[in-house]
Amino acid sequence: MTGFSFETTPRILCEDGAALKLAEFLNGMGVTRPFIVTDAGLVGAGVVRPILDALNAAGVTAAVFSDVLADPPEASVMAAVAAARDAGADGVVGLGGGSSLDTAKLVALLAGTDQALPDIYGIGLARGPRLPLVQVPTTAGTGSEVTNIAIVTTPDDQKKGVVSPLLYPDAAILDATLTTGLPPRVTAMTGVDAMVHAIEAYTSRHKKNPVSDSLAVAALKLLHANIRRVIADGSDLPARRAMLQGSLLAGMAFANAPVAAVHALAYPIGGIFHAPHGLSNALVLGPVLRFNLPAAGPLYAELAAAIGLQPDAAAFVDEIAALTAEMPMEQRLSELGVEVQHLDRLAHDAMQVQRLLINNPREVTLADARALYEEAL
Ligand SMILES: NC(=O)c1ccc[n+]([C@@H]2O[C@H](COP(=O)([O-])OP(=O)(O)OC[C@H]3O[C@@H](n4cnc5c(N)ncnc54)[C@H](O)[C@@H]3O)[C@@H](O)[C@H]2O)c1
Ligand SMILES: [Fe+2]
Repeated sequence: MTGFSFETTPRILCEDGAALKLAEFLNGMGVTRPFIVTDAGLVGAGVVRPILDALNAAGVTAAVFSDVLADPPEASVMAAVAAARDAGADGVVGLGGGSSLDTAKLVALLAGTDQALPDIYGIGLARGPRLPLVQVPTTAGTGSEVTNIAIVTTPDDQKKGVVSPLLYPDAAILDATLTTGLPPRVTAMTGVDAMVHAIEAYTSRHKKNPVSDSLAVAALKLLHANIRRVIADGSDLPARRAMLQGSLLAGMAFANAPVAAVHALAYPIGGIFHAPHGLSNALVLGPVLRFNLPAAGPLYAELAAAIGLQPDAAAFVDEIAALTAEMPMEQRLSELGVEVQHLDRLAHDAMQVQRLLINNPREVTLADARALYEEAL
């Protein structure tokens, strides 16, 4: 690396109760007809109502789209875009996990243009303009509030990414009080996803840089020190705060130093077997870390030291595998219905995700990918 660039969301407010200040943000951005993108789970959990009440009290009337689907399918994203157009939205708020935030990004991008979603998969193809966009994450998490990516499930069960600088939101509001009701299973899956963002950013082959490295290390420290605490007691607000900040820092890191083989192998599991994103990552994490050891040893040793272990690569891999094994979620691909006969398709689909595989510290061949899935079976 001889030089680097770094981009992130320009404005971040991290404070308990901050979501109730949404109206101030929207007013400051000149948004008068906000369109809130969320899902039914968030409405049911009572996360949305207080925010709408605070907006109403401030004289802001928002349209709400609460039909976001997990790992958003194209049709669900386009339904949200149509609803935003119908509502005459002049700004978009994503409120929820990565599925809601990613849908909100694409609504803000597509509501005002005639570009079709399938035409903008890949890097740098979106034209814009996009509507003003504020993101309020409720999982910790994808870090989508500070990334330039939105992930969609295509009709043929692939997970494809829209990558564009236009997708960096204008502002992110982090309010840990929104996350205390997140169930243990979702807490575990999303927390492991955030840890993977930090690890893969730190070992990213081409674009890792001093800023992304600092963020990845700080993220991993926070996430590793607090993930067991939030599983043990979801109402532990300091630990929830630390997880949300860890997820933010990991997102900032991997937006600039992209993720690699764990994510490339996870996407087909999510696409074909509809496993949640964090779980898909967790199931292949141990095998991929062990596979990467010969190439990433010194970096894993640095990460071991960062989380308080001896600076030893194998110790790092063992600790991450042990931590994942403690999480309240499935531990083997076979528990999702994956069988030996599916491994060729999974490996084939993973090889399509070259956008990410090129960042892996060790080259992954088709045979390697199949062997990694087999190890995770
Ligand atoms: N854009 C990016 O940078 C990026 C990065 C990683 C993953 N992703 C994508 O993000 C999506 C996954 O997002 P996710 O893992 O955050 O899950 P999610 O958004 O799919 O949410 C999972 C479930 O948790 C519930 N939930 C969320 N917050 C809650 C809360 N505070 N209280 C109670 N329930 C709550 C939701 O209702 C939902 O049922 C995938 O599509 C993945 O590909 C995007
Ligand atoms: Fe991820």
